[in-house]
Amino acid sequence: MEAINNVNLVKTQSYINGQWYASEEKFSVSNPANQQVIATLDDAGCAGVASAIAAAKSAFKSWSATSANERAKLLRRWYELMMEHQDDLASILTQEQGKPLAEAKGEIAYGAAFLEWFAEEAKRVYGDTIPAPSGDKRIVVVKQPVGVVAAVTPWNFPNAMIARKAAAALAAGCTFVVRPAQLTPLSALAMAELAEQAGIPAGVFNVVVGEDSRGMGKLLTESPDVAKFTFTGSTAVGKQLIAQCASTVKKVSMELGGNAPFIVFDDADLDAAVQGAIASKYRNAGQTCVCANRFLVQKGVYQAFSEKLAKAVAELKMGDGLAEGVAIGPMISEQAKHDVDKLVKASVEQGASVLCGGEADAAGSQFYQATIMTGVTNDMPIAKNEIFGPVAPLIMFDDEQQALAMANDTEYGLAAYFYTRDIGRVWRVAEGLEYGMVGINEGIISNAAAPFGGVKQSGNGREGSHYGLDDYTEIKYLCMGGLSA
Ligand SMILES: NC(=O)C1=CN([C@@H]2O[C@H](COP(=O)(O)OP(=O)(O)OC[C@H]3O[C@@H](n4cnc5c(N)ncnc54)[C@H](OP(=O)(O)O)[C@@H]3O)[C@@H](O)[C@H]2O)C=CC1
Ligand SMILES: O=C(O)[C@H](O)CS(=O)(=O)O
Repeated sequence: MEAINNVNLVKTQSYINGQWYASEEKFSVSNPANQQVIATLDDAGCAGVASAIAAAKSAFKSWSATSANERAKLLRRWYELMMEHQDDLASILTQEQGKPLAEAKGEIAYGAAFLEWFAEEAKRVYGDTIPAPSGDKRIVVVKQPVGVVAAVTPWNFPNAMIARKAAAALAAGCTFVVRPAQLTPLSALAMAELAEQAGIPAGVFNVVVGEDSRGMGKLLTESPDVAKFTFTGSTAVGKQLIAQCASTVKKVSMELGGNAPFIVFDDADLDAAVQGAIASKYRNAGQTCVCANRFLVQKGVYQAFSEKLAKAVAELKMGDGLAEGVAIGPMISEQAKHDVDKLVKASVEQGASVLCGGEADAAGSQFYQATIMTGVTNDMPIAKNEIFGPVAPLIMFDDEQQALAMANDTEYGLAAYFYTRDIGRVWRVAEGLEYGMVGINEGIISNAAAPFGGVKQSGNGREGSHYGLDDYTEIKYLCMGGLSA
């Protein structure tokens, strides 16, 4: 690995019960920018998962009994260490995932912000008292940690997707086992090293790495010792994991796929809309679940918006994320690049045009050009599927009603965006969109203070914000009787 100051952050073994876990089985991780192997890791497999669950179960008793103040202090220290090591963590992230270094630094700060946020929220897990139906009783509600939490996380945010889940779980008093995606395990293990340095006790935060996603996932979802399962990834895999969790009736939260509409009305500030579109569409090479997936543009500004967007896209430099000035890195795999190209070509066959891009890029075998398509309709493959790539399909609409109908015509319901300066329309459209999150004249909506999550087949549960703790606590009702004198 290049460009790392503190090599102690590069770990190649799972972190289980406060120990680095050796195994004979190996797997390797490559840099998506050039396919060079950057690390060979021990594959902990299902045996590692079983050990981690046992460790988390045994640590739960003491961790759940620590004071909120103590948990807050440790989370805060973990946050500080992440920020102290932001540059190295970002460099590891870029080399295993591909996103430009500036974006990777942003992800580390974003992930760390959840540790800071939940360090504070740990102290606010309030209960309730409820007036009882008779004078000799009192009703008290307390919140308790659910128990052992298991997580499976994706490759697109190798740090933040773990931080967002673990911070809430640990703050609530739960212990945690995560299996990160096999393509990006190094960021997860670097977080484990810093958790240990922060003083998080053995067994509270465990990271198990390996290639057997199906087998390891089965154990995490079916173990009776796991009380809650949390997943970020595709809707197809999410559905399968929910079904597996049914056997032990686990609490589940799911952050799944999206098909975000980005609506530009005739009265929008077009320069602001283009700026929002660039941020929303092209960061992480289009590989985020909240990336704008379809641009619905009103007839009167369609031409002007497409010209301005094309001008802005032409300035995006593509290349290795470690190189200066790069705005778009590689796709996560060659397969991902082919999948995006297939959607583009299939839509061209159905009548769409390519305004710019539309091909694999010469920068390397996993690069796809920043692309804009015009003449797209809402029923074309590029509009119906989650693209997860740097392609902006532009669809023309006539009026507000049609835009809303098109925007909601999908099984997904994660994020939506729209640009307008009409206050009445702001409320009508915001309320009419069937989505968990709506950006209004804004292309970047994620932060630790906000409830992140979707409706319909984009999942359930909310991460971040004060709502983010709810998924990790159980409500217990205490009925106190016999109080009459
Ligand atoms: N909501 C989001 O942020 C994300 C959405 N996606 C969507 O999914 C598409 C495909 O990406 P992909 O990486 O294949 O997404 P997946 O849903 O397959 O992968 C996400 C995570 O689930 C794991 N996983 C996969 N299959 C299983 C299984 N049967 N049991 C347990 N864990 C499993 C993966 O592990 P491993 O990688 O080691 O196999 C990874 O850790 C993308 O193009 C995008 O549309 C993808 C990632 C994130
Ligand atoms: O899942 C998330 O938190 C977001 O996709 C992060 S971002 O893309 O909005 O930065």
